[in-house]
Amino acid sequence: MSVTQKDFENAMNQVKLLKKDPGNEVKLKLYALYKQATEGPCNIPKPGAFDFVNKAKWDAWNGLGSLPKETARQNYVDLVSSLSGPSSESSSQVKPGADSKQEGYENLLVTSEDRITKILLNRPTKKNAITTQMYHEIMLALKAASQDDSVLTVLTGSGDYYCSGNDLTNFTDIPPGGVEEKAKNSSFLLRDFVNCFIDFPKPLVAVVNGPAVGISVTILGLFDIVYASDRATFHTPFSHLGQSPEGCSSYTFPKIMGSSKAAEMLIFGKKLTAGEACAQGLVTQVFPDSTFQKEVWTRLKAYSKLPPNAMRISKEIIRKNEKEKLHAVNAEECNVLLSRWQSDECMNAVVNFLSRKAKL
Ligand SMILES: CCCCCC/C=C/C(=O)SCCNC(=O)CCNC(=O)[C@H](O)C(C)(C)COP(=O)(O)OP(=O)(O)OC[C@H]1O[C@@H](n2cnc3c(N)ncnc32)[C@H](O)[C@@H]1OP(=O)(O)O
Repeated sequence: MSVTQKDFENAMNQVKLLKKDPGNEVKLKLYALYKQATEGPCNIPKPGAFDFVNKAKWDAWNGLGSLPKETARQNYVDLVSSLSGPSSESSSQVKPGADSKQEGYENLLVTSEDRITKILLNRPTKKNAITTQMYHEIMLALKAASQDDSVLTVLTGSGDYYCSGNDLTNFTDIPPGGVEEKAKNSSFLLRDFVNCFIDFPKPLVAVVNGPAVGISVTILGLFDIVYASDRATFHTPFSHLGQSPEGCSSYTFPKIMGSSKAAEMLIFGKKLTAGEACAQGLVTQVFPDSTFQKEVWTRLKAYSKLPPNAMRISKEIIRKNEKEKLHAVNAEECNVLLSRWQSDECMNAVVNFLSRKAKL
């Protein structure tokens, strides 16, 4: 029996709800079948050899030759149904509660000790670059930390880096709706992610154990305290990547360090040392790397003994007047990025990184 348009649309929706990433090969197949089912045989020019992502997509679609639209639609539905288990659910849901805190983190290590919840970015071989899944995991961990019985929450990194920012391979994971749909999804995800930091109710501390890049730097303006090792650096190379500031940094950075210092970081991508970041107010205090962990954790354990309600209420009153503004700034930054991510400047920068032609 042939599938209906409704079956096809249901399958498209199901793809968005897949719990597990099906991998690039399957995603290319889905893309090709979707294009064939909706537009027929490949009808666009072959992309250049260095345009890896579009070239892979073109190859997949072109490889379907003159497969009839109906067959492509059927194959698409069959493929999606083979991927979806009965318990598929939206991976964008943030599930609160203590139980979820103990499970389901692939690239985070979340622990609670001495009334401090520590969220450790645990992908050291990739310099703790944040994958799409990690954005969801961090949101989940923050939600759980806001409800557990800890009084302080710490974000830190494992290995030599604090975090190298957004995982640039996130941009290669193109859904059937193409680059525009990818940009929209990313923009929603980024907005939700940053909102979790804006709204986080307990004192939030960044323990910056090494270099920090991109979004891991910009959201520091939303933390209450930032302790850094003297090995740390702070780098927001948005222009190099054809992108624009996020994490509310277009508002918090000029406020923290003045507009010209903020411009040097956010427009020209000037990398700051930990000492410079401290002098400019982005970092609270710098510690020698050799004693960093010991000094910072001793300090945090002492703070964690302070009355929790007083700390929470003090944070609330410090941040209250800014919240609405921060949400508006976040929404606007995400909106600007929506078009940046579809620009040639951004796509070329990502392809250059992935083809090992460019590093920061
Ligand atoms: C939902 C979407 C929201 C998007 C929000 C917008 C966010 C924007 C940003 O965060 S912009 C910043 C993006 N980050 C970068 O551009 C950094 C890219 N990485 C580098 O330039 C370098 O890797 C480095 C300077 C961080 C470290 O250099 P080096 O010490 O020489 O190490 P390697 O390059 O060999 O790195 C080891 C390993 O990690 C992989 N890797 C590192 N960073 C990233 C990254 N950001 N994305 C993907 N992969 C990364 C690197 O490729 C190596 O992998 P390999 O061993 O080759 O498999």
